[in-house]
Amino acid sequence: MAASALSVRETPWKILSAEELEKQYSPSRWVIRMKAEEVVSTFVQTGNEATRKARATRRNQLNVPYGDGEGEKMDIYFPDEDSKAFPLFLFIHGGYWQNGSKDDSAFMVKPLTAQGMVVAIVAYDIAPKGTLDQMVAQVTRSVVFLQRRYPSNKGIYLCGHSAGAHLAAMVLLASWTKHGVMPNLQGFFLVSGIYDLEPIISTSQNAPLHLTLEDAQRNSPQRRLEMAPMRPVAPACPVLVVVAQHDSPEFQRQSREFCEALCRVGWEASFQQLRGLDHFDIIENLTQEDDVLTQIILKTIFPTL
Ligand SMILES: N[C@@H](CC(=O)c1ccccc1NC=O)C(=O)O
Repeated sequence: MAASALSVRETPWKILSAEELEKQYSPSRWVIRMKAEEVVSTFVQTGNEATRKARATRRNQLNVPYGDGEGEKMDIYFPDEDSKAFPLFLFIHGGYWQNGSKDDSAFMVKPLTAQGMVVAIVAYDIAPKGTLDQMVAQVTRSVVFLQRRYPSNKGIYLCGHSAGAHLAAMVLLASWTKHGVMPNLQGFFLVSGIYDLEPIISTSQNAPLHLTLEDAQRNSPQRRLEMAPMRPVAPACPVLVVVAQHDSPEFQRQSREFCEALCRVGWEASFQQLRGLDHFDIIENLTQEDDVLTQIILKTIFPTL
């Protein structure tokens, strides 16, 4: 096969016009239930309201430092029962590494704490304050922190949305020996994520990020898996790679290909496209116990439910 044909097959985004690439990497432009301009503000409002309710109704510890940096804080929400052996759910918010906050991201606290889970929502230094390398290091340290703080946990489940799914995928590939602790990671929920950062270098999303080709490649879990296939430490925990029907074709491709790459190196990964949902309500609906993704999460963590 000619080299050019091969590279197009492996990097189909390279044949897109600048305008089309920009659209493919603008999630709000693929939403059909409301105007693109309203989508993000509705999303933030829903998250803000869920967070306000969670703080008012669940026992919690807010702004718990997991590192020395000003931005290295997490909120922890507890179930009613007093126990030391609970499953932990850590959520990493999205916002293209430049927007979003833990204070608008406690969507899933109510339905998950109702089943006895402890839910932590982590903050990290978004751009322009933080670089991508720093964000990866921060969320990785937040997992180490949780393991040390709750050594008898019944599993740490990591969930990330969009840019947060990218950060969760980087945690999945982390090498733990230098951290001196092996976190009890039992599952990953990667929701509408980006795993190859190269296509966004030339989009407007890169303005505050200043990603060079090297930065993008070093921080691309897809590329890392292809270049240096990293086998999971046995036994491998499940990885759910989930995308919304109304995510863009490029987002769908990225999820599918990341899931395939994970499977190739031995992870227990599965791909699901959730019908009728978009990049935003796939997370907004986690406030509801009967939501399809809430149920997928609960049945993964509590198989007997
Ligand atoms: N300006 C972006 C916003 C966006 O992508 C976004 C917003 C909130 C939470 C996650 C997002 N996407 C990836 O992190 C858009 O076009 O939708």
